[in-house]
Amino acid sequence: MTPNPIIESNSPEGAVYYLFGATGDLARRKLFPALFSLYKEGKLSEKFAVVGLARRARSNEQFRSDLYESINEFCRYKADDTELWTRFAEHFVYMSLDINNVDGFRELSLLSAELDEKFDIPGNRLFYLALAPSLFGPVSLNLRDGGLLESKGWHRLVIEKPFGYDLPSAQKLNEQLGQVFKEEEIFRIDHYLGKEMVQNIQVIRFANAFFEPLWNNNHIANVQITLSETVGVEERGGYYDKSGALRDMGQNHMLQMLTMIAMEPPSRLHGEDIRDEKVKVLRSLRGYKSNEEVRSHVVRGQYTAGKLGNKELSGYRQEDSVGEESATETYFAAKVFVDNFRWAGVPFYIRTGKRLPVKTTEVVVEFKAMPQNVLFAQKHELSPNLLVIRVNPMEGIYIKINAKKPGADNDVQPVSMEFCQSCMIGINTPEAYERLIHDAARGDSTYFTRWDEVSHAWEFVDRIAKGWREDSSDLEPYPAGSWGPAKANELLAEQGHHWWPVNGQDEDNVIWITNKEK
Ligand SMILES: NC(=O)C1=CN([C@@H]2O[C@H](COP(=O)(O)OP(=O)(O)OC[C@H]3O[C@@H](n4cnc5c(N)ncnc54)[C@H](OP(=O)(O)O)[C@@H]3O)[C@@H](O)[C@H]2O)C=CC1
Ligand SMILES: O=C1O[C@H](COP(=O)(O)O)[C@@H](O)[C@H](O)[C@H]1O
Repeated sequence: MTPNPIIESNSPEGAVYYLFGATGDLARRKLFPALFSLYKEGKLSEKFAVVGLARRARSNEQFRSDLYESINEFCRYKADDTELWTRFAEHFVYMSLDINNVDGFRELSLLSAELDEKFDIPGNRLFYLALAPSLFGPVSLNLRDGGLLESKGWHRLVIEKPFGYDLPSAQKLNEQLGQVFKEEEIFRIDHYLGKEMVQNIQVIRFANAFFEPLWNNNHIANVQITLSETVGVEERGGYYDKSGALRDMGQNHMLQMLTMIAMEPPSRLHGEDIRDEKVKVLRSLRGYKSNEEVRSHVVRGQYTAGKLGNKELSGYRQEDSVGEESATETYFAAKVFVDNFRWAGVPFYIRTGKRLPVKTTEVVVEFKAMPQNVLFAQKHELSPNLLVIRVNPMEGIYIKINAKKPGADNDVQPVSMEFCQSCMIGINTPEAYERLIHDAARGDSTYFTRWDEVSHAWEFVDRIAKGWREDSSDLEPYPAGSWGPAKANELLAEQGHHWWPVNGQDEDNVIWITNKEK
């Protein structure tokens, strides 16, 4: 084996990576490319092997050819260096395995011993479950019964979302996993936590003297978190129709982002301390007490036929594997309160949806107005200061401030000061999955969700789901390509707020109710 010349000193210890679901969509679009980027950047030692696992038959050569195609289609690096590619591909093998068949796991155990020997791996095992959630429990039991946990190194389980469907099912799953793995061995993926700009929230907050002193209800009027997507449900209608936007994006990515914005500074930047602080935020979320409260704080919608650019789009109920009468929400917006000293009275507005006009993830922090508009009171209403954190697809931050309009007589105009990370030449931001796989392999669980975070998030979401289950008459249709139900604007208008435009969009393209209109 030729060594990789640029192995980093913080590369993880050697391990066998077991990729369950190796013929699936996630492996192809995200996991193979992430492994290649890590290898190319010297973040994997040569002491590793990847076993691709799924039911269908594949030779090692076919598997490596799938790998090659996936990298060239989805990776931020291409496999154009033949020597590097050959070296990388040597580490990959495929085994056909039905996860319900424990004998297959025994065979896998024997294969693992051979791989340990071949790649000088000290018995470390990382099991990545890119599988349907119903298979998470059975896999972990068979890993134990098939002898996979008997090797002398560490054993870690990386588990994809969704972690349960509600709190009781998540508890059950957690108990199943707990029969085999300790909490510190379980790495629950929330890929938003692997995004560069989500991680940057902590740096922006805790490394800048001019944000943290203002980061509270004395100075912040509201916070808006938008995760908008242009895609519909694509081929995932079967899964999505049972899940909906609240469970698919709300319970995990949105609440996780909210915790990053709202958490107290941890005493040390240590994984457990950060997660402790995030849990405190989740515990402080004000639960909706009645169906009426759900209704007045949460808006849900479902896309109908519409147009995005020049493209005619069908409605959600016409998508593959979606019921004609489906009442599943493809959009939701909510007004959320964090009942603690720092955030008392500050609304966090969160929204997500499919078939919206742009793909973007953004956080807008709107600051309160000046106590008095001394200079310009007669002529202008001052625009509030904003801090905008752009997570995706543009990455960066900008601050909106008021400044004098050049040449004009005491005229004020809002201007922005911008740091655009994704515009900088030479920055090739790592994909979320690269960071997360690397962290799991190093045993760093900071950006994975701990059980108590997951369970508190379900508690909050289950209350909304209950309200919806008991009365579905508030499901609002919205045309594909629009910003969702107009009712979502009312959530903010009640307090004199409005959604700020995202992704640098023209204000004209955005449906909102401004203070003046109100
Ligand atoms: N795709 C995505 O963008 C995202 C996916 N996820 C999550 O990742 C997980 C995987 O999703 P995705 O890749 O899209 O799913 P796919 O349906 O594309 O892939 C499922 C994989 O599981 C394998 N599989 C199914 N049944 C068995 C079985 N009995 N034994 C062994 N292997 C089996 C399939 O292979 P075979 O048929 O050959 O057995 C296939 O490789 C899910 O939990 C999903 O929620 C999370 C975020 C995003
Ligand atoms: O987890 C999920 O996330 C994607 C959106 O992820 P992004 O990184 O592209 O913003 C979403 O499309 C999918 O429905 C959901 O399961």
